Amino acid sequence: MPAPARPARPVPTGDPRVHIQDLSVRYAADAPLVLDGVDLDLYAGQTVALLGSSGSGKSTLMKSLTGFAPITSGVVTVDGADVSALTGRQLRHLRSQVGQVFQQFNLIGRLSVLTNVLLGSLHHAGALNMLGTFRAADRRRAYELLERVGIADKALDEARSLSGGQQQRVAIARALMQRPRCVLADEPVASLDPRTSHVVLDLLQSIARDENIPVLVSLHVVPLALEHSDRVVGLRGGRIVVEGATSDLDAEALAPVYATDAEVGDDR
Ligand SMILES: Nc1ncnc2c1ncn2[C@@H]1O[C@H](COP(=O)(O)OP(=O)(O)OP(=O)(O)O)[C@@H](O)[C@H]1O
Repeated sequence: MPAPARPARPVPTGDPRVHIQDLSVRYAADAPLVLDGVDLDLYAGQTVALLGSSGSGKSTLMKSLTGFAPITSGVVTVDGADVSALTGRQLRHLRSQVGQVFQQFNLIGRLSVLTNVLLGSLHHAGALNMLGTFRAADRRRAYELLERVGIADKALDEARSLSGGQQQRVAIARALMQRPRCVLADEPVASLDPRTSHVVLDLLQSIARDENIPVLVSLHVVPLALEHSDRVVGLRGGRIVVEGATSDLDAEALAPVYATDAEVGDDR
């Protein structure tokens, strides 16, 4: 039976939260371009799935939003701030505004789930009170976020005692603790089983809507991208080769993302 048609989400209007224009990145002067003329806008409330073979530049694109990739040319702005112009405190401020979720969750296993979430508040000045403990308001918010991601009952458990899917939900709560202006999720379900992958991606998409922030999520599984995003961007060899509303795309339309050089006649 065919999957029920998804209702088309309205095309966002207004300024994008993240604006990428003609972005090129190379890691060394004599190295090839890893990103080559990438244009991409991310809008509040939207989940954008980033697809591409290994080495196509997905992580580099995400790193360029937080100043961790060497921008060779082009413009990247996050919330109006020009990333390549930022240094020191301004760059740390930008990083505090971008929530990040990783494949390996990056929790501190021996600390409680609640403390791991509270660590997200350390991105902001004044997170600790004079006794060096977290402020009561932040503790309340951390509990609320654990409720939001469905694991408040695990708040006092050691993070390492949780399953992979539960740990990823803690990582998402930790990212939200930053009150981020956008969320980057770099292969967040690569270590999870298929059912848990759906749960985590559903959560990310609902967070984009409810918190009204853009979520950029890189994935290796096309059906997951088609089911859990509003837009899909396909990178191949550092260039965007497919882009569109998810409701307009299918696996066939995304085939160029995974074509070999010989198939597309690319002799770079
Ligand atoms: N710090 C770095 N220094 C030099 N080259 C790098 C660095 N980071 C990435 N690269 C190179 O840039 C290219 C793109 O890597 P990137 O990690 O962005 O790809 P990806 O699409 O995220 O891959 P994967 O799906 O395997 O994670 C690769 O050729 C990689 O070797």
